[in-house]
Amino acid sequence: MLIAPSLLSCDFSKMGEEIARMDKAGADWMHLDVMDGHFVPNLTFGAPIMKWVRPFSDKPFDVHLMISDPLRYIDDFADAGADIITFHIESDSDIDKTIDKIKSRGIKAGLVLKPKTPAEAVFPYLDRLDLVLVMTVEPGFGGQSFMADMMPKVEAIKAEINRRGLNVLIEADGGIGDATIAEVARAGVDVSVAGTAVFKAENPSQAIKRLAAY
Ligand SMILES: O=C(CO)[C@@H](O)[C@H](O)COP(=O)(O)O
Repeated sequence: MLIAPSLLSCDFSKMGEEIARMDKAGADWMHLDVMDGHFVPNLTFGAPIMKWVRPFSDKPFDVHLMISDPLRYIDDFADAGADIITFHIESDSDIDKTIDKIKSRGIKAGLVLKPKTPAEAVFPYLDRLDLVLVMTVEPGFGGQSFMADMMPKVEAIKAEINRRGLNVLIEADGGIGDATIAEVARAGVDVSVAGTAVFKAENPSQAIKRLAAY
Protein backbone atom coordinates (compact mmCIF):
# COMPACT_ATOMS: atom_id res chain seq x y z
CA MET A 1 0.00 0.00 0.00
CA LEU A 2 1.34 3.43 -0.93
CA ILE A 3 0.72 6.11 1.72
CA ALA A 4 0.01 9.74 0.87
CA PRO A 5 -0.19 11.98 3.96
CA SER A 6 -2.85 14.66 3.52
CA LEU A 7 -1.34 18.09 4.16
CA LEU A 8 -4.79 19.25 5.25
CA SER A 9 -3.84 18.01 8.73
CA CYS A 10 -0.46 19.76 8.84
CA ASP A 11 0.57 22.96 10.61
CA PHE A 12 0.13 25.43 7.73
CA SER A 13 2.43 27.96 9.39
CA LYS A 14 5.30 25.63 8.48
CA MET A 15 3.96 23.67 5.53
CA GLY A 16 7.38 23.22 3.91
CA GLU A 17 8.88 21.70 7.07
CA GLU A 18 5.81 19.50 7.46
CA ILE A 19 6.34 18.15 3.95
CA ALA A 20 10.01 17.50 4.72
CA ARG A 21 8.95 15.76 7.96
CA MET A 22 6.58 13.46 6.04
CA ASP A 23 9.24 12.78 3.41
CA LYS A 24 11.67 11.72 6.16
CA ALA A 25 8.93 9.64 7.83
CA GLY A 26 8.60 7.52 4.67
CA ALA A 27 5.59 8.98 2.85
CA ASP A 28 5.29 7.73 -0.73
CA TRP A 29 3.40 10.76 -2.08
CA MET A 30 2.40 14.15 -0.70
CA HIS A 31 -1.37 14.70 -0.95
CA LEU A 32 -2.41 18.33 -1.39
CA ASP A 33 -6.09 19.19 -0.90
CA VAL A 34 -7.02 22.30 -2.86
CA MET A 35 -10.41 23.73 -1.81
CA ASP A 36 -12.12 26.84 -3.14
CA GLY A 37 -14.99 27.46 -0.69
CA HIS A 38 -17.41 26.90 -3.57
CA PHE A 39 -17.14 23.32 -4.79
CA VAL A 40 -16.65 22.37 -1.13
CA PRO A 41 -17.48 24.47 1.95
CA ASN A 42 -13.86 25.04 2.98
CA LEU A 43 -10.80 26.96 1.75
CA THR A 44 -7.18 25.85 1.74
CA PHE A 45 -4.48 27.07 -0.66
CA GLY A 46 -3.69 27.43 -4.35
CA ALA A 47 -0.81 26.98 -6.78
CA PRO A 48 1.35 29.90 -5.51
CA ILE A 49 1.70 28.29 -2.08
CA MET A 50 2.31 24.90 -3.61
CA LYS A 51 5.13 26.40 -5.67
CA TRP A 52 6.82 27.64 -2.49
CA VAL A 53 6.66 24.25 -0.75
CA ARG A 54 7.51 22.10 -3.79
CA PRO A 55 11.28 22.14 -3.06
CA PHE A 56 10.80 20.53 0.36
CA SER A 57 10.46 17.00 -1.08
CA ASP A 58 11.28 15.07 -4.24
CA LYS A 59 8.33 12.71 -3.69
CA PRO A 60 5.39 12.93 -6.11
CA PHE A 61 2.94 15.76 -5.34
CA ASP A 62 -0.59 14.41 -5.65
CA VAL A 63 -2.94 17.37 -6.07
CA HIS A 64 -6.64 16.83 -5.32
CA LEU A 65 -8.63 19.70 -6.80
CA MET A 66 -11.87 20.26 -4.89
CA ILE A 67 -12.69 23.31 -6.97
CA SER A 68 -15.13 24.56 -9.58
CA ASP A 69 -13.79 24.95 -13.12
CA PRO A 70 -10.66 22.79 -12.56
CA LEU A 71 -9.66 23.10 -16.25
CA ARG A 72 -8.87 26.77 -15.71
CA TYR A 73 -6.22 25.98 -13.07
CA ILE A 74 -4.37 22.99 -14.56
CA ASP A 75 -1.53 25.10 -16.00
CA ASP A 76 -1.02 26.84 -12.65
CA PHE A 77 -0.64 23.55 -10.78
CA ALA A 78 1.51 22.09 -13.55
CA ASP A 79 3.81 25.12 -13.34
CA ALA A 80 3.88 24.74 -9.54
CA GLY A 81 5.25 21.19 -9.88
CA ALA A 82 2.31 18.78 -9.64
CA ASP A 83 3.04 15.15 -10.59
CA ILE A 84 -0.54 13.89 -10.32
CA ILE A 85 -3.69 15.98 -10.63
CA THR A 86 -7.10 14.61 -9.70
CA PHE A 87 -10.34 16.53 -10.20
CA HIS A 88 -13.97 15.76 -9.47
CA ILE A 89 -16.19 13.98 -11.96
CA GLU A 90 -19.00 16.12 -10.42
CA SER A 91 -17.22 19.39 -11.32
CA ASP A 92 -18.39 21.76 -14.04
CA SER A 93 -15.38 21.42 -16.39
CA ASP A 94 -15.52 19.28 -19.53
CA ILE A 95 -14.02 16.00 -18.32
CA ASP A 96 -12.31 14.92 -21.55
CA LYS A 97 -10.81 18.37 -22.11
CA THR A 98 -9.53 18.48 -18.52
CA ILE A 99 -7.91 15.03 -18.82
CA ASP A 100 -6.35 16.13 -22.15
CA LYS A 101 -5.01 19.29 -20.56
CA ILE A 102 -3.44 17.44 -17.62
CA LYS A 103 -1.83 14.90 -19.94
CA SER A 104 -0.59 17.60 -22.33
CA ARG A 105 1.51 18.88 -19.41
CA GLY A 106 3.04 15.42 -18.85
CA ILE A 107 1.16 14.93 -15.57
CA LYS A 108 -0.73 11.85 -14.39
CA ALA A 109 -4.50 12.36 -14.47
CA GLY A 110 -7.14 11.12 -12.06
CA LEU A 111 -10.86 11.46 -11.49
CA VAL A 112 -12.37 11.72 -8.00
CA LEU A 113 -15.77 10.35 -6.98
CA LYS A 114 -17.78 11.79 -4.10
CA PRO A 115 -19.52 9.22 -1.88
CA LYS A 116 -22.87 9.52 -3.67
CA THR A 117 -21.39 9.07 -7.17
CA PRO A 118 -21.62 5.47 -8.41
CA ALA A 119 -18.65 3.44 -9.66
CA GLU A 120 -20.09 3.25 -13.19
CA ALA A 121 -19.75 7.03 -13.63
CA VAL A 122 -15.99 6.67 -14.09
CA PHE A 123 -16.08 3.68 -16.48
CA PRO A 124 -16.27 5.77 -19.71
CA TYR A 125 -12.99 7.52 -18.75
CA LEU A 126 -11.03 4.59 -17.28
CA ASP A 127 -8.92 3.96 -20.41
CA ARG A 128 -7.55 7.51 -20.24
CA LEU A 129 -6.82 7.70 -16.51
CA ASP A 130 -3.81 6.91 -14.35
CA LEU A 131 -5.78 7.01 -11.11
CA VAL A 132 -9.29 6.92 -9.64
CA LEU A 133 -9.74 8.52 -6.23
CA VAL A 134 -12.69 7.18 -4.23
CA MET A 135 -13.72 9.52 -1.40
CA THR A 136 -14.47 7.64 1.80
CA VAL A 137 -15.80 10.84 3.46
CA GLU A 138 -17.66 13.85 2.06
CA PRO A 139 -14.89 16.10 0.67
CA GLY A 140 -14.11 19.30 2.54
CA PHE A 141 -12.74 18.45 5.97
CA GLY A 142 -10.21 16.18 7.66
CA GLY A 143 -10.94 14.05 10.69
CA GLN A 144 -14.26 12.55 9.54
CA SER A 145 -15.37 8.94 9.98
CA PHE A 146 -14.50 6.39 7.32
CA MET A 147 -17.45 5.28 5.16
CA ALA A 148 -17.09 1.51 4.92
CA ASP A 149 -20.00 1.39 2.47
CA MET A 150 -17.64 2.84 -0.19
CA MET A 151 -15.73 -0.47 -0.38
CA PRO A 152 -18.14 -2.12 -2.86
CA LYS A 153 -17.51 0.90 -5.11
CA VAL A 154 -13.75 0.32 -4.89
CA GLU A 155 -14.28 -3.37 -5.68
CA ALA A 156 -16.46 -2.56 -8.70
CA ILE A 157 -13.90 -0.13 -10.14
CA LYS A 158 -11.05 -2.57 -9.47
CA ALA A 159 -12.97 -5.36 -11.22
CA GLU A 160 -13.54 -3.16 -14.28
CA ILE A 161 -9.86 -2.13 -14.37
CA ASN A 162 -8.81 -5.78 -14.22
CA ARG A 163 -11.44 -6.87 -16.75
CA ARG A 164 -10.01 -4.37 -19.26
CA GLY A 165 -6.39 -5.10 -18.30
CA LEU A 166 -5.70 -1.45 -17.50
CA ASN A 167 -2.91 0.03 -15.42
CA VAL A 168 -5.00 2.42 -13.29
CA LEU A 169 -4.39 2.89 -9.58
CA ILE A 170 -7.18 3.23 -7.03
CA GLU A 171 -6.70 5.75 -4.24
CA ALA A 172 -9.00 6.16 -1.22
CA ASP A 173 -9.27 9.23 0.97
CA GLY A 174 -10.92 9.97 4.29
CA GLY A 175 -10.90 8.39 7.73
CA ILE A 176 -8.13 5.93 6.91
CA GLY A 177 -5.99 4.74 9.81
CA ASP A 178 -5.09 1.67 11.83
CA ALA A 179 -8.74 0.73 12.39
CA THR A 180 -9.76 0.90 8.71
CA ILE A 181 -6.69 0.17 6.58
CA ALA A 182 -7.28 -3.61 6.45
CA GLU A 183 -10.71 -3.10 4.92
CA VAL A 184 -9.30 -0.59 2.43
CA ALA A 185 -6.55 -2.98 1.37
CA ARG A 186 -8.96 -5.91 1.08
CA ALA A 187 -11.16 -3.93 -1.32
CA GLY A 188 -8.20 -3.38 -3.65
CA VAL A 189 -7.00 0.17 -2.90
CA ASP A 190 -3.42 0.86 -4.04
CA VAL A 191 -2.86 4.30 -2.46
CA SER A 192 -4.25 5.47 0.89
CA VAL A 193 -4.49 9.13 1.82
CA ALA A 194 -4.15 9.65 5.57
CA GLY A 195 -4.31 12.98 7.35
CA THR A 196 -5.17 12.62 11.03
CA ALA A 197 -3.70 9.11 11.33
CA VAL A 198 -0.25 10.32 10.27
CA PHE A 199 0.00 13.97 11.32
CA LYS A 200 -1.48 13.44 14.78
CA ALA A 201 0.52 10.26 15.42
CA GLU A 202 3.20 10.43 18.10
CA ASN A 203 5.53 8.74 15.66
CA PRO A 204 4.52 9.44 12.03
CA SER A 205 7.23 7.17 10.69
CA GLN A 206 5.81 4.16 12.57
CA ALA A 207 2.25 5.18 11.62
CA ILE A 208 3.18 5.22 7.92
CA LYS A 209 5.05 1.92 8.26
CA ARG A 210 2.02 0.25 9.86
CA LEU A 211 -0.36 1.49 7.16
CA ALA A 212 2.04 0.67 4.32
CA ALA A 213 2.35 -2.93 5.52
CA TYR A 214 -1.12 -3.72 4.11
O1 LIG B 1 -9.72 15.39 1.03
C1 LIG B 1 -9.91 15.20 2.20
C2 LIG B 1 -11.08 15.81 2.84
O2 LIG B 1 -11.74 16.55 1.88
C3 LIG B 1 -9.00 14.26 2.92
O3 LIG B 1 -7.70 14.29 2.34
C4 LIG B 1 -8.88 14.38 4.37
O4 LIG B 1 -8.12 15.51 4.70
C5 LIG B 1 -8.25 13.19 4.97
O5 LIG B 1 -8.09 13.42 6.32
P1 LIG B 1 -8.32 12.30 7.40
O6 LIG B 1 -9.74 11.82 7.25
O7 LIG B 1 -7.32 11.22 7.09
O8 LIG B 1 -8.07 13.00 8.68
